[in-house]
Amino acid sequence: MFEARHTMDAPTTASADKGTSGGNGGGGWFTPRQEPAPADGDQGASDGRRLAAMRPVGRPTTPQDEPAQEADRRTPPTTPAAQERISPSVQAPRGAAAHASQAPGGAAPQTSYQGAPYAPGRPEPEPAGGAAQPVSGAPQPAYGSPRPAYGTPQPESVPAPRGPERTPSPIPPDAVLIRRTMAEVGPVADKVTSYFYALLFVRHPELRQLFPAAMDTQRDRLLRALLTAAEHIDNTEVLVAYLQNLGRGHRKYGTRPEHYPAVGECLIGSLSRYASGSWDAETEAAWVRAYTTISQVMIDAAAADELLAPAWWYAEVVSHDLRTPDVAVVTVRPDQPYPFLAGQYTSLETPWWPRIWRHYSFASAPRSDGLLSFHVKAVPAGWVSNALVHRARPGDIIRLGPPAGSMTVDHTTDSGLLCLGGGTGIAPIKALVEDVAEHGERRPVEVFYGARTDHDLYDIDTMLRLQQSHPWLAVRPVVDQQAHLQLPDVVREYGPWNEYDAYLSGPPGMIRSGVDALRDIGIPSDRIRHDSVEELVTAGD
Ligand SMILES: NC(=O)C1=CN([C@@H]2O[C@H](COP(=O)(O)OP(=O)(O)OC[C@H]3O[C@@H](n4cnc5c(N)ncnc54)[C@H](O)[C@@H]3O)[C@@H](O)[C@H]2O)C=CC1
Repeated sequence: MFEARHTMDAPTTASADKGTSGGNGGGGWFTPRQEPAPADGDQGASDGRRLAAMRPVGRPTTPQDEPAQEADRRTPPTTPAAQERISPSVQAPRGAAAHASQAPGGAAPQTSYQGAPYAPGRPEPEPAGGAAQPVSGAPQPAYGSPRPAYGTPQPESVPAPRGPERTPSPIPPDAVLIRRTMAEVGPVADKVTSYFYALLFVRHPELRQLFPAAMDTQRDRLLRALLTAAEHIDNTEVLVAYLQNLGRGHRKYGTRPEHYPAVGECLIGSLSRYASGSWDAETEAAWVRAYTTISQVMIDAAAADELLAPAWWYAEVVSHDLRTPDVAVVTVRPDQPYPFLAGQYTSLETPWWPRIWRHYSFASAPRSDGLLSFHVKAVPAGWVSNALVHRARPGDIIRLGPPAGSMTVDHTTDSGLLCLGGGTGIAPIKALVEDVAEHGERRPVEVFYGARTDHDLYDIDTMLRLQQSHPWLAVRPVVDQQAHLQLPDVVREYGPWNEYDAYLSGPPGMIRSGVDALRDIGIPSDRIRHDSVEELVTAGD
């Protein structure tokens, strides 16, 4: 159960050198707070023009682009300088110009499918993003590389130094400017978030329906995702994979390319307001470039995915097994084949909380009958988890997003697997064990299964049965005895682990301390896998 992962929908799976920092230090992106909507005409009001040019590259303007144009009309550039800033990006080449869409958590027009008849042959979802967006097979733009855009003085326009004593000051790379903004807004992250969504919904009320009715724990997912991406703008490898996942994951919300300019406009509006101490034309240009790149990768990934997979799957609950008063094993049958890999997770929406999606790891390797299982623990104030544990019954219909995550087994090696599963984090570990078994490999697999009490080892019988069937598997339950003995500590007492790849799944604290412990005992970071801690941080629901 992966309830807690939160933020963008596309939690990344990380090797240990990524994703354990738990955020950017800004503190509070996940902390909901209600702020009054901003007064219109505020500083942010000029942002429409800044992002005016943010339109899907290579895509002709269509009536669907109207909302963005509307914003532009409402806030025309007031100065020649502003005019000038806009024009370059209008004509900028692919990758340099603007915008793409993001689409927030909107949800597909699903009103209420609760109680709807199970319909295996349901119509395909309306194509997201419009067919006009070509699928890009082209290389991704070079992140962080200088490119012409809006507001940024081009190298040729930088005045030459006049005397020998003057050295030309280098144009700061975008990443530096972006991180400077992030550092400034970090302490007021809540305000940035509130202002961003207020701007978005005031200026683009048509986008409100893409988000859940209650925007508390979920409301900053979009912004958080964008800021995370921007912060890593100079880390192409991580960023592209992350954004492609994010773009694919946003199809289920009903995100369309034409939504991206609106989001970009409000992003800049909010950042410029709360980073006013360091905000200048160069900074704005850096953000525009970053957002342009981010959104284009997302749009391209969504368009490519549209050719391959539905935006979401319906799935019928076929069994519901309450293992403890608050943990259930929920098994569902998707309405069409659902390809995934053991160790991955999906996003899940219940009919009781429309447009609220939570992440859950698959608790089994792919099965021949196509069924999928999840281990769900009802957490306090957890809407989705409580609904799944206490309300869901066979016959209920849920929706699933696409599979994600790379905490999967590398079948090209015969390294052992060292697995730490804490609480419901045992679910994907069980899937990994089944995967190894199905591949007929006899590589050693050592599972440490942690729980607070004996009673919380709700899946120990299954794990011990697997151990009986597979001589290469060892399962060690670890009950932490009021925190005297925590799961990661126990692993140190075994080993050596130098021939093992490590997999961690469980609460964020366990993953953090587990990664530390494993590094301490000499396992290199690139052999330690876990889902993004950032995604796990908020045990929302
Ligand atoms: N792919 C993944 O990483 C998955 C993660 N999860 C997450 O796992 C969590 C499970 O929650 P519960 O069952 O309530 O777990 P829990 O809070 O009962 O803890 C489970 C185990 O982790 C250990 N642990 C917890 N915090 C620790 C810390 N700071 N340092 C060291 N060890 C620690 C406990 O001692 C216990 O052995 C949820 O947050 C869920 O989102 C669930 C499924 C998959």
